[in-house]
Amino acid sequence: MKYAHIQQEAYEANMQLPKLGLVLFTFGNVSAADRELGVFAIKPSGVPYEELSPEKMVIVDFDGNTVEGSLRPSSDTKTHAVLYKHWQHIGGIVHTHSTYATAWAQALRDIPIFGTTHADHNTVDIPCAAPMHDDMIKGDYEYETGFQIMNCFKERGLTYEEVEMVLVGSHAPFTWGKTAAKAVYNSAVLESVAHMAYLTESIKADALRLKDSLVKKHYERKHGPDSYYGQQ
Ligand SMILES: O=C(CO)[C@@H](O)[C@@H](O)COP(=O)(O)O
Repeated sequence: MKYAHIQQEAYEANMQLPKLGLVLFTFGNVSAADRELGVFAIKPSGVPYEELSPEKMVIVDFDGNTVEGSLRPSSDTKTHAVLYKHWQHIGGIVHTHSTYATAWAQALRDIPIFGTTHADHNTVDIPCAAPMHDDMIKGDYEYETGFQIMNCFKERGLTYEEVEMVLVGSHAPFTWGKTAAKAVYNSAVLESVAHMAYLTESIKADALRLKDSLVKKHYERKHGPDSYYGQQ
């Protein structure tokens, strides 16, 4: 019962992914953390969403070690663990293979700001982290993916509090937030913005980005004065 609160939070968040059309079969996973206990609850690997229950959520520490649970944690568990360990203010992480966000990740492209829908949520192009390649996979793929995401943000001067989403090149998106519910919200927003951007470019290949002045005006209308952080 010690972890029932984050198992319930993780379960409810995971069940939103199929409802929002963000996953197929057993793709994707959500975790919810208790930072005081230094653990998170995560979806078990390969279990269909319709067979999930709060009790099946596996409890893992921030080094990726299973603390409680008989099922194997998600294959992306170490990516979640790396991000919880190094990004102190996140309480929930989502990984999906949602169609349009994954297509931009496979194309190794950032998602440009073409309009105010994007600007409502991010004042920068949604970053695509470089794909993993052989000489990067020292430990294991999932562990290195977490560092790949953090290195991308460091190189671009982005903070994980401002931008709560990333594409991992040749793989798929990860999103996060203070809660698992916010991370799920960010995954749904990312997929919608990725779809709109794809359609925008298919209608007008040389579509122009929204001007920074308009991005600033629009973002601050929703997030308050001086909240704009701009393109790096
Ligand atoms: O990213 C991947 C596979 O590339 C995983 O998210 C997906 O297959 C779900 O795996 P898990 O069932 O969480 O182990």
